[in-house]
Amino acid sequence: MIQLSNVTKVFNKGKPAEITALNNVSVEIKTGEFVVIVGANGSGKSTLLNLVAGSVIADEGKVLIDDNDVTKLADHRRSKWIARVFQNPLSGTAPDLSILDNFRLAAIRTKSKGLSIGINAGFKNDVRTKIATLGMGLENKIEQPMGTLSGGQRQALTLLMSVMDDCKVLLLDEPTAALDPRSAGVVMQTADKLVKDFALTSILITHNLKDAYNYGTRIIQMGEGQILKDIPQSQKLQLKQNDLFDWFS
Ligand SMILES: Nc1ncnc2c1ncn2[C@@H]1O[C@H](COP(=O)(O)OP(=O)(O)OP(=O)(O)O)[C@@H](O)[C@H]1O
Repeated sequence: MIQLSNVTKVFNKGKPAEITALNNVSVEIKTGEFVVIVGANGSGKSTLLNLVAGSVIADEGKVLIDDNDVTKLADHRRSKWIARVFQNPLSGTAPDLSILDNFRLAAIRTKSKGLSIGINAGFKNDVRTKIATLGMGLENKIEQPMGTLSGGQRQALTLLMSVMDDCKVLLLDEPTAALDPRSAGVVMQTADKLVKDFALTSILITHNLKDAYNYGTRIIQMGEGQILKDIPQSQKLQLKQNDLFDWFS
């Protein structure tokens, strides 16, 4: 569960460029919920995600993950719980390394115990099996450099790598913004599948209202650092896609 209680974040405090990115926001996201956040540019969506990830620290209020108070905890100290996928498909993987080596790196990064991880045949088979679940045929290309794959393929693998360990929370910051519509579709379906398979608590930020409509169990609209609308699953099912467009008109 993710809990934000009365969280405020002000950037450039006391300077002419002072901006209240989040203004006394409270929200509770239950374990296994998949929340989609929409909102105009500058409405505070990324700041909210950054507060959960720990790359931004709140000025006021509390942030809890599974009842652990992480309000002041640096991002690297909560990274074991949190997987994060960004807009740029190039940012999550090393292009010159093979797919397999990228998975080895991910395993080494997240498992504190073993540098031995990833050198045995079991690991290789495990990676192959996991990649096969994407249905993209990439399990036969695991010795190929990551840089030879398309943006959509890389983003799907980044997603898979990020949830391979014991993470509980998946943060998706416009993961399809840089992709063509077909690849974007594949990545969104992959994300949706992984969220369900691993029962992850997830937050997706998107400007794509079709994705906001089609994915997730709850939808939040932000505006000027506050939550304007918070639509639970039961009401989301009643929504029509045009209703979402009307929010922005
Ligand atoms: N590190 C920072 N330093 C100064 N101002 C910031 C910083 N991060 C965000 N802001 C400001 O805080 C406000 C909220 O930004 P945020 O990135 O959270 O919005 P957003 O809803 O994610 O926008 P977008 O849809 O454009 O990505 C904006 O006015 C932004 O310029």
